Amino acid sequence: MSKRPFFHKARPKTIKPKPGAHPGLPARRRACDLVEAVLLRRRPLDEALEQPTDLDALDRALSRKIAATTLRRLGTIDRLLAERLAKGLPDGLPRLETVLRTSACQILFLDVPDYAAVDSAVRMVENDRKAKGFAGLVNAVLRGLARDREEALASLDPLDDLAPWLRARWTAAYGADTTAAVAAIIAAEPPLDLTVKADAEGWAAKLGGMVTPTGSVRLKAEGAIPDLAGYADGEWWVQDAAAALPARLLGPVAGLAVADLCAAPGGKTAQLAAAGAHVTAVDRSPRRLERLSENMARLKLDVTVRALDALDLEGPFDAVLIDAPCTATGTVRGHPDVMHLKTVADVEGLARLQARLLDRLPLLLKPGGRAVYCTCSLEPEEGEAQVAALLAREPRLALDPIRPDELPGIAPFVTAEGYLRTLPCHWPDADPARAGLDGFFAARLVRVG
Ligand SMILES: C[S@@+](CC[C@H](N)C(=O)[O-])C[C@H]1O[C@@H](n2cnc3c(N)ncnc32)[C@H](O)[C@@H]1O
Repeated sequence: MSKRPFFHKARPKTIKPKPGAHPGLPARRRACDLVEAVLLRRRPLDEALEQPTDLDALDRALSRKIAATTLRRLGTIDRLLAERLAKGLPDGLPRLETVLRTSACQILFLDVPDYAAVDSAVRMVENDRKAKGFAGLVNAVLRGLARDREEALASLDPLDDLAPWLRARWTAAYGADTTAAVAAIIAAEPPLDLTVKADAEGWAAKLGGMVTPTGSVRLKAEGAIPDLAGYADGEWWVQDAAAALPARLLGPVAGLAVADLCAAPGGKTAQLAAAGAHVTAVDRSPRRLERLSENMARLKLDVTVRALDALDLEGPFDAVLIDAPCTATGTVRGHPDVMHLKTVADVEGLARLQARLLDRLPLLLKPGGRAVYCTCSLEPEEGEAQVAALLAREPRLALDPIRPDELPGIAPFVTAEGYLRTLPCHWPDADPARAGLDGFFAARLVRVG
């Protein structure tokens, strides 16, 4: 469930302390817990969000918003804090640093009152046995930041927020200008994209959204997703507009036996089943497959579910979709924890697993059968280089180039080789609620021997 009632600051606000009233404190405490789960305990944000909490829906939404925005804008936040902390922070007080980061995030980027951010920060520090001696410092730093906010916001460079390893890799792969454009897009929270079973225009009108050039419905989501019209009736599912493309590249699949490897939570499984395929959805995570089964039940779609390592699956199938496990660096906009958790070693390790999955294709596909391989990564090792290496070592597979005109709106994403490559900065728009999409790579292969 996602709530997004808070948007970026529009104008400066004054600090008006409210004696005795601290209703937002539990939400801010949880925001600190979430940020520390990612940065200190190296757990994915989605997993940390699943931890039980007594907070009501609005406070859960606020804590998620603070945590995600802190992780998204951490480079900027740390730079601005460092400018105000001439002596740095003492070692061994991680909560002090987290309180400063999440509170600076609220002051700079969220539409919450400054006094609420400052007062709750001071309270959290005062309640921390080791850090309480720094309450005065926290108060002064945050009030100073609130006072100087306009100047601070005028000096922002979204490139500051990119983790250095990603900035270096993306500059090498895509150039400095594209990397800057990607950074600008991922500085803001993404819109909410839906894949609808039918009548995209009708659902966009009903939900107050727009239809993307590729046929997804795009909303500026402000409420709980399950409360939106059509959710309970299974008329649509949440899926980034880029993630909605790979399954469609398999072409008409009605009546075909299709293996969806690495299927959970089932966005692409749902597309294939809704298109009439007999889908075998494979994933090695029973927990994630439970979510897939719940999703298929809501969507009234019938699929075969197999909890299995995809490397152990036996064929043959008419078609195969490999949505391979990857570093997910194309999804940083919606999953800013990825920047802080993934490393170059993950790129290398996952590329090895992807190669092993691809090597299974000749055994899984019937002769003439088609496969789509895709990843939500911007790293060439998980995309273009992966497929080029496969084609060089596997004579039983050939590339079936993607054509710019085969699906509406995909022409800007089709490369000279016939791959699909979306970048977060595709679909620029002055309104962040309409701009961008996840970074995806897809290639279509055919068994020729
Ligand atoms: C990118 S997610 C899949 C998203 C999904 N295709 C969708 O569209 O909703 C990758 C999935 O791969 C699964 N996975 C990772 N390694 C696997 C393996 N060796 N065999 C099967 N599933 C695997 C993970 O459990 C995870 O659910």
